[in-house]
Amino acid sequence: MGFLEKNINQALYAHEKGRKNMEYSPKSREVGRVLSVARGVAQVQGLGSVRSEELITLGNNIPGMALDLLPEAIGVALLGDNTGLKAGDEAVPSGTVLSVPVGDALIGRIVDPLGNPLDGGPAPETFERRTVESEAPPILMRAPVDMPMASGIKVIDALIPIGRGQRELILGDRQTGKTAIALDIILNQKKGDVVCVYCAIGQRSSSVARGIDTLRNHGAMDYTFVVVVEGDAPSGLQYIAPYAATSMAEYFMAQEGKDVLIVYDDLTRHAQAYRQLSLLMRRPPGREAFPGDIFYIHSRLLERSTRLKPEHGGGTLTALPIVETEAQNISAYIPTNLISITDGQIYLSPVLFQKGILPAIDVGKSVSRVGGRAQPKAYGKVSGDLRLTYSQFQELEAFARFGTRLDQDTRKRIEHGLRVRELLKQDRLSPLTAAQQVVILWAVSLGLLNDIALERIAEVEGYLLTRMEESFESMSRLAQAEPNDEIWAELEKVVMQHIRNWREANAAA
Ligand SMILES: Nc1ncnc2c1ncn2[C@@H]1O[C@H](COP(=O)(O)OP(=O)(O)OP(=O)(O)O)[C@@H](O)[C@H]1O
Repeated sequence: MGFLEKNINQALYAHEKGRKNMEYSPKSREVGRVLSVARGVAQVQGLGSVRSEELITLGNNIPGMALDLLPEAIGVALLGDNTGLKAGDEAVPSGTVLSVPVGDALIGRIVDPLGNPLDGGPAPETFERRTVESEAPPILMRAPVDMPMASGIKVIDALIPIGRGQRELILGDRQTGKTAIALDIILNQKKGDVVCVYCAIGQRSSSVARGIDTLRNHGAMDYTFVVVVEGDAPSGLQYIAPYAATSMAEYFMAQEGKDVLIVYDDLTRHAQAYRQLSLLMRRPPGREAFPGDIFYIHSRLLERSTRLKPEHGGGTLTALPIVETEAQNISAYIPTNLISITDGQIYLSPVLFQKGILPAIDVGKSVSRVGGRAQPKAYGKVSGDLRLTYSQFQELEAFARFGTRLDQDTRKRIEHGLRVRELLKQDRLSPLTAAQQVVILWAVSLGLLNDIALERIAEVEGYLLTRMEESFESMSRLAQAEPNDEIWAELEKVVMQHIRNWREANAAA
């Protein structure tokens, strides 16, 4: 036998042996056909065993999610560009539900709801995936909210405090500063240990770019990542965006004692995307043409934010959903739904905005239902009366506008209220620590600023803060444990002295 012949025989023998070892088992694969395609939705026939929210690949690798399971056809929300997809194309179910990549590598990145990078960088190096939809933690795993999520904004921290694990709605007409507040709260976490997620849904690209610039320029991308889906993206992608961002956030919350803050900007656009999907799938429209389950889609999203008990890791997920109102109508369908789901709301008034009272927070219509317990003790002394005084002042001010003759006491209260309002004004990107806020608010609540001209209040505030930082060593103690009477007495003495000094210096000038 020649050398070549021997080799061929050996190869044939090996092939025959391998073939015998191989087991062939027939497997069936279900393949459906696209019936019709319309603006981000496809109807698919022939997929009898698909489950709700199963990932389906259509035509030329376009991902979709099964939303409507009807006997005659399946309604699929498309998660990619549907150009080229046509009736008759194949639809292949994946057997799994939609999931997104999660991991530490997300921090600092800008991604779409499927985790694809949008910042020009490589795909984030993640080693884990989490399903987009997941069960909210059960009640027995949840602990009460009692740690503050400092916003750095005086009017919020003093009068509408937010706690870690809370859901606080930010609502108001367009261009009233909703996004500005959310971004300021993210920026205020700079020195802390909170991971922040900004989820922009259906916003204009220019405003998203501005928001990202703000985060970048102030060093917030070191602890933040952004999930973006633009207004012209398929409705399905807009619909899954907040759930996907929450899954990415939950990865961090699951770590021992980690605090996470998520902003959904905004859920009005999210509801509109879902309405579009539902109408295209011919679901019966209800109030304002929204489908019947519109409340459920937002409640199951926001229920995922919580504070976990220490035995379950002790992590927290604080949610700041944003919703836009039209013509100050907070009793419209989506705003009322969200007000009833969340633990409070921050209402921004266009009237205050036009008057230049910024942030334009209407204290009377804003509330924090659980944050009070999380508020640092030092605020107790100052913010208790402040809300009442301020609300009374607003009523008196409305009366005074009719030209009513006012008695001495009423006039005094109005003057005091005007100074409180002046002091609650705050520029963007200028957060204050809890101790700084307490000093300022305490000075105004004692009436120490009542004889200072309104237009000079901001100047006195700046002066007082600079001097206090230099001279008052209890400043840092103020924000921590409950300050004792001795500290308050010392504070009063020092504050009064500084205000006297300011007056003397200005009288001399
Ligand atoms: N405290 C503030 N001080 C000064 N300017 C502010 C303040 N808050 C908001 N603004 C300005 O008001 C404008 C509107 O703010 P922003 O975009 O946050 O409003 P919005 O309600 O989120 O708007 P949209 O309806 O477009 O989402 C911006 O130009 C912002 O810089």
